Amino acid sequence: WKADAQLRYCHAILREFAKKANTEFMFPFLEPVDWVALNIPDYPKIIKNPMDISTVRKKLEEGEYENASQFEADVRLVLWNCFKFNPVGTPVHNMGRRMEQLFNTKWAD
Ligand SMILES: Cc1ccc(Nc2c(-c3ccc(O)cc3)nc3c(C)cccn23)cc1
Repeated sequence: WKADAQLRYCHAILREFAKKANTEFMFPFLEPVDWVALNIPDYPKIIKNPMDISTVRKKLEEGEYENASQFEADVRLVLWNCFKFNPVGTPVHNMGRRMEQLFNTKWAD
């Protein structure tokens, strides 16, 4: 039951990420980074484990997470990839910081 309650909580966090009010800083993370469309060809050389919120949602819905920690690890991977590729001070880096604050606030509840 414990794991089940945790996983229901994960859905609540994904709903928060998907809220219209949060799109202004969530949009770079909602879908896989399309490094061709974004014209960042070195992305796959720098980021070895791409992750995004749509992939996290699919894994959650397909029961790939046995517990909330595995879910949390993938959300943090989205953030780490963002901070690794987008230097401090860039717009997308700052959006990642806002996503991180939102996640930490909700996750700590
Ligand atoms: C030339 C250049 C420089 C930076 C970016 N970053 C970036 C990223 C991104 C997200 C997560 C991530 O781990 C890495 C990159 N997503 C975007 C989007 C959606 C629009 C514009 C810029 N974006 C794009 C092009």
